[in-house]
Amino acid sequence: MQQPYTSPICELRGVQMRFPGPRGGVQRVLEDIRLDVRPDEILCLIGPNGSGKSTLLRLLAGLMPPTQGEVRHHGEKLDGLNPGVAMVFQSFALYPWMTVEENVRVVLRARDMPEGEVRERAHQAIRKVGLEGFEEAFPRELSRGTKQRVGVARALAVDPEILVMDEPFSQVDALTAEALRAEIMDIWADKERNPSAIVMVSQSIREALLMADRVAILSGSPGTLRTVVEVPMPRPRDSRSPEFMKLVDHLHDIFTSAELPDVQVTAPVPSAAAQDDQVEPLPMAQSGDILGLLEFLETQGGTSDLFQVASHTHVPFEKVLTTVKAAEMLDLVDTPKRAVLLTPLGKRFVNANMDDRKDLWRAQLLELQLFRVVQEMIHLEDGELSEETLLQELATRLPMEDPEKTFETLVAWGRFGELFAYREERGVLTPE
Ligand SMILES: Nc1ncnc2c1ncn2[C@@H]1O[C@H](COP(=O)(O)OP(=O)(O)OP(=O)(O)O)[C@@H](O)[C@H]1O
Repeated sequence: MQQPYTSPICELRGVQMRFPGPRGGVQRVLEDIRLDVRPDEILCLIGPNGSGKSTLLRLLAGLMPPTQGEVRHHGEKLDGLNPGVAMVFQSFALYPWMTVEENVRVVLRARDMPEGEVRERAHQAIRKVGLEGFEEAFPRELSRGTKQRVGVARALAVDPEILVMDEPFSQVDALTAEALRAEIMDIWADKERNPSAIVMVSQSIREALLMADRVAILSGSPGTLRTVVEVPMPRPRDSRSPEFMKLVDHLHDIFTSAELPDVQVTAPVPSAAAQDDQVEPLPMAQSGDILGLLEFLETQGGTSDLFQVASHTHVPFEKVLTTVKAAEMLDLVDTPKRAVLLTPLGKRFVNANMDDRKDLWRAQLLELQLFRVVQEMIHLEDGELSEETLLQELATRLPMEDPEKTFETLVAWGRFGELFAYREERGVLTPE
């Protein structure tokens, strides 16, 4: 339920984050983020891979300062760790050589608490997350769900105003995730006690809508805050209710219109010479996943929508998005609104035998400037283009991308289309 607005616990103002990029460049990760964390709210961040969600959490926790802009805690600019925040990590981040209880106590001792208080608080936190009886166990003896309970207990033990969680349920099975989600919401719902707010990254729109009062949607790379959607439904929420489904649709529309804008697919290009030199980044999708997507669409009469693809194929939404982007780049699918449909070429492709598929694939690769550049480079290097030279070219032409990842995708797509071969033992690309 939306709360009457009071002054925020934390504010991010004009926050920008840049990291040293691969090969000497600069990687712009977050741009001009303005976001508040309000008392008594659950705020979920969603966005594509690499849009800077985890970075935003780390900035909020004060684990590093932003390159520009400010993070404020009760109006004061942060200088170092945020005293109001405790974090739960996706990978649990437990000390393997310590028992459950020691894992919780260690963070309290780091705050210079008297030993009696350390014991008391650790005990309370362990009880809160249902870990009584596990105090003496070591992380290796615990299931993933139980490990994450320790992660939560450790964060709660310091009595944070804001509990920050980075995809906390992504490593645990669905049923355990459901239970943990409910327990954390119960703990948060006790208005007499901290945490007052929860800020979490989620990969799932459903999860965000089950939990959040507000969902902040980040887009692209560098990550910018696309919009913040209020979720006015009372709790507990029923994910099958029409109201819930409508909001799921709404969020998907926002998310996909940012990631898959409805732009006209460019017409085939007459010749390489007539093109400008711009190369497009490659979505990091495997050719096998693209084939899988096309085959799935064919079974659905040539059309489906993004969530159906994700839920029928049990592939995470973000991965589906990347695969669809790649297939769209190759003109094999089109994405009007949230739908994904096979183009006439996509239909021909999926119904062709393997040799014809490879021919069509190769022809589509050659519509992309990046592959024409690589082919030209192989030619200029007398049929042997070294990996090193190509990586340098990729770093120059695509300074925002990881050249090694682009190289891997490029080689995999090129191999599948038999456009060129990669001789791993010598680290060179040669004509097929
Ligand atoms: N300490 C760092 N040094 C250099 N680059 C970094 C650092 N931390 C993050 N990055 C880069 O910043 C970009 C955004 O990373 P981040 O983990 O914040 O994104 P994300 O949206 O959480 O992604 P995912 O959903 O894949 O976890 C990535 O390209 C990552 O490689």
